Parts: sequence; structure tokens; C-alpha cells
Amino acid sequence: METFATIGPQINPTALYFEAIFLFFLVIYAALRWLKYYGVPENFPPGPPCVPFLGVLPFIKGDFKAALQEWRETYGDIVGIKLGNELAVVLSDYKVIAAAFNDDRCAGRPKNLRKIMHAFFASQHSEQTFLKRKSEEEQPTFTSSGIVFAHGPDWVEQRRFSLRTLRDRGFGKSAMEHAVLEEVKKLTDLIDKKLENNKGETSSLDLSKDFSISVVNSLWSILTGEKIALGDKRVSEIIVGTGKFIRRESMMGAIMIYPWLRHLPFFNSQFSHSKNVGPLKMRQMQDEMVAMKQKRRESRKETLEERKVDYFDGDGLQNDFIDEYLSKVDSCRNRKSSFFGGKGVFNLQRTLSDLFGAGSETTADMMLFAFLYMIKHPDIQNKVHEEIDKICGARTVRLADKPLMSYVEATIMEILRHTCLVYTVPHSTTDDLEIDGYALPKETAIYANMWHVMRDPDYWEDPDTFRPERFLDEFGNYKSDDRNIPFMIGKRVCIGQSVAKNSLFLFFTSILQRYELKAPNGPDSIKTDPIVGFIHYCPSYNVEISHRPNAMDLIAEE
Ligand code: HEM
Repeated sequence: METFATIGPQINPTALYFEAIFLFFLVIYAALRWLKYYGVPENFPPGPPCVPFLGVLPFIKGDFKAALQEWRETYGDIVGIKLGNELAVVLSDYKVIAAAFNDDRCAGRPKNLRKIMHAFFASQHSEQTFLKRKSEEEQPTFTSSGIVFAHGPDWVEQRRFSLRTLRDRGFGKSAMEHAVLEEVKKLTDLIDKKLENNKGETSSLDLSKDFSISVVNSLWSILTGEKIALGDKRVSEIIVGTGKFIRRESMMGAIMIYPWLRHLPFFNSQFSHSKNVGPLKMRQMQDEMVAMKQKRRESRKETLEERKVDYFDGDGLQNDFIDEYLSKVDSCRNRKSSFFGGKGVFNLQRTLSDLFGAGSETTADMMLFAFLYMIKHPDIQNKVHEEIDKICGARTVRLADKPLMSYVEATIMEILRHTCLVYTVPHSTTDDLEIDGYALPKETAIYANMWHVMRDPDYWEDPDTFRPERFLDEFGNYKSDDRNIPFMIGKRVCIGQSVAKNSLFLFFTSILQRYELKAPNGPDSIKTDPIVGFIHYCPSYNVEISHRPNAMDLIAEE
């Protein structure tokens, strides 16, 4: 029998096996390292692992807010991530945020967000003739529309104009006080009627829709100078539709990260007119309003020309935001300006949409939270009642009373802090720059972790406790705190903050002056945890409502 001798070094199968395993793990490790730093520039802030194409998306598990907090705990106050293929940083430290957001180079909006919002608005405008017939210079570009999702020189123009016009038109002062008080009156009439129908019995009601409609109406009237009836069907369609639309979307919705998805049938349906009933209805109302004002101006212009009076001398015609804007469009001769011609009219509609979009849902939601906190904390509601009674008795509450009502102001500021309605806002860099020694290339998205700033346990004493007294000094006077940033800070700070604060004050005090609010099943049954979507939404709740002693005197005064 033939035998074969082994030639060369002996191969140990066990060693081979271990080598193979070692190599396997080495390759996996190298791949993971590569994946982690894939596409991330040198000296970018540390952060969680990313995978190509998706970035951190697979690890977010649908809860961006929770992910922001987790990353802060693991990687610190400046975290580098990739959202899809977009570089982004998350800032959680107040001082870093303040420095960054006061820098012009951090005042952009992320590219994907700009793209998707432009596509959304452009789809709603596709039937508008001015987009089809005007020259290229008059066409809006995706960086140049409105305020909220715009950036660059056109954003500066639109923002500056809106801020100035709203301020000069008495926005936040007497004109808005009048508009809000009218809505308060309609609202209290409606509640009184509901109470009357219950024949004096304490009623348990869901007032969320009524409150929201009142807020939207008052904003509409402030911006357009026109009033809407409380029972107007279009407004409730807008509120329900917009609410559904916004709640369905989250900051990290797939389409926000990959705008091209909109070309696929499923995602495309989000852009179709029929599905976006809320935003579209609002849009239609605004378009109607602009068309009406344009027509009115034309006929006015003709009369003035007949009388040989200079149109731009100012004759009381320019009496609200839309009129003022149309005047600006009429007088704009700079073809590059965002106010020029058809582009100007497009921007007016975008800017109006932005003011409503950014102002209505936020203020209405905050109002709902405000009353939710009051039924959760009856002791605080009592103190609010006491202060209103002391300062105003049974006469109408005015904005002039605000400086005298420290406890009310502290309560509103604590509601704003505790709810943290906007828990993060996205900006982006418009140039290469450094933040705290880290390199951020141009077009890096920046997410400010506002939730952490307003709940930071190293700064706030027992941050999770709802306690208005934290905004009072030892004499019981209201004291503000720079770290309470519900409207953000810096170059893009909310332009409606004074109108929001004043509306909240007037609605809150007027309702509490007249009614006592209770939780039908006791305060302990109330949960104030928000529903997390684009922003924090107030959970729905019922309220037991009854007249306070002042109510009858107020009714008599009216
Ligand atoms: C409680 C109510 C409100 C809250 C909590 C709130 C909060 C905010 C926040 C956090 C921002 C982002 C700032 C940034 O990107 O750095 C913002 C932007 C904005 N808000 Fe408000 N807001 C409220 C009401 C309003 C109202 C009533 C209006 C209009 C009348 C309004 C108009 C805007 C606009 C136009 C922007 C975009 C500014 C820009 O991008 O330059 N907001 N708001």
C-alpha cells in the first residue's frame, strides 16, 4: 500500500480557524470604522456611528428629540452627525448656541429643508399665471422664498420688511390688542352659550378647537385687517387640516432628508392638493385676500390718477400688512430684489403663509398648554385669579396691565419654558467656519437642542418642576432669564414673539378672569407630557368650566 508523506510546514487546522475568525473581525472592525467616519471631514465634532447614504437615521428609531438627548449625554454639547448624506451638528450648550446663532454665517436653513419646502409651495402655485408668464428674473428660486425656509439676501429683505411693517403697523401694540380682544369677546360669548345650554350645571367641555379658532382669527385679522366669523367653516377646516398635516410630519421624516423622494408616487401624494387640505385652504384664503386687495388698489389708483394725486404720497390706503407689501412691490424697480414684479407677489404669498404657519399653530397650541397647566395646578390658577382680581377687578384686561401682573407674566414664561413647544430648530452654515475648535464646512445643518437649554439641571433648579416663582425676584417682581429661549435667540429669533406673548397674555387673563377651570377627574389625572412631532403638541383634554364671581360684573360691563 502506498503512503504519502506531507511535504512542507504542517498546517494546524485549529490555528487556521482562529486566524480566519480574527481576520473576519478585523475586516468588520475596519468596515465599522470606515462607516463611522464615512464622508465626515477632519476635525468634525465627535458623534454616533453613521452608515453610508442613511447616516444616523437607522439609529434614531423615529424619535429625533430622544436621540438629541442621548447624543448629548454620550458625546457632549457639540455632536457631529450625518442625516442621510447631509452633515449636521447638534449644539446643546447655551453659550455655544448664543455665539453661533448670532453669527451671520450660521443663519442659513439646511439645503434639504429649503428644497422640500420650495417644492411644496411651488406645487401649490403651479396653476398661478404669474409663474408661467414672467421673465426668469421674476421667478422665485428655491433659496428666495418667504422667511422661514429661505436664506441669503432675499431672506434678509423679507425678514427686515416683515419685522418693520409689523412693528410700525402696531403689531404687538394697540391694533393687535383690539383684534385679540374682539376674538376674546366672541370666544367668551360662545363659552357662555355652552354654559347656558347646560342650565347652570358645571360643564365638561373640549374647548381646543374653539381656542385654536380664536387664535387663528386674531392673527388673520392682525395681518389682513379683515375679520372672520367664529363659526366660519373654512377656518376650522384650516385648523383641522393643518394640524393633521403637521402632526403627520416629523423633523426627520424621510422626505425631509431625501427631497427627491417626492418624485415617487407614495411621497408625491403628500404634495397633491387634495391631501393638503389644511395648508391649501389657508393658501386659498390668502390668495383670495391678496387678489381682493390688488383689485381694490387698482381701482383706487385709477381714482387717484384721475384726481392727479400722487399714488405713493400715502393717503391711508396702506393700512395693513398686505397693502403695505403690495405698495413695496409696486414701487420696486430693482430686478434683483425679492419684491420685484411676479417674484414679489409670490414672496408676499410665501411670507404670509410663513407668518400664519409659524404663528397660528404655535400660539394656539401654547394657549391649550396654558389652560392644561392651570387645571393641573389649581393652586397656581388661584394665584393668577387673585392677581387679575387685584389689578383689573371686573373691567377688561389690557396690555397696559401686563407690567403690573408679575405673577401672571412669570406663569406664562414658566409655561413657555416647561412646554418647550419648539424643542429644536435647524439652521445651517453659509460658509466654512469653526465652532469651539471644530471645523464645520459650508452647508452643515445646525440643530439647537432647545429642550436641553431650558431643562438643563446644571442651570435650572429642579428643572422638571412647574414653578412660576423661578421667574420672580425676592420682591415678587417678574425677572426674566436669558436661558429661557422658547423663541430662540440670534439672527433668526422668532419675529412674532411680541405678538405671541401679548396674545397669550390677553387670552389667558381674559379667560381666567371670567372662568374657573378644573380637571373633570381631578388634577392628578392630568398629564402634561407633549405629543412629539415637528413641535410639541398639547394632548387633548376636557375641562370643567364655571363662571367666577367677576363674570356677572363683566357681562354687565359689556
Ligand atoms: C408661542 C408662540 C411661538 C413660539 C414658541 C415661536 C417660536 C419660534 C422659534 C423657536 C423660531 C425659530 C427661530 C430660529 O430659527 O432660530 C421661530 C421662527 C419664526 N416665527 Fe415664531 N413662535 C411663536 C409665534 C409666532 C408668531 C405669532 C409669529 C407670526 C406672527 C411667528 C413667526 C415666526 C417666523 C416668521 C419665524 C421665522 C424667522 C426666520 O426664519 O427668520 N412666530 N418661532
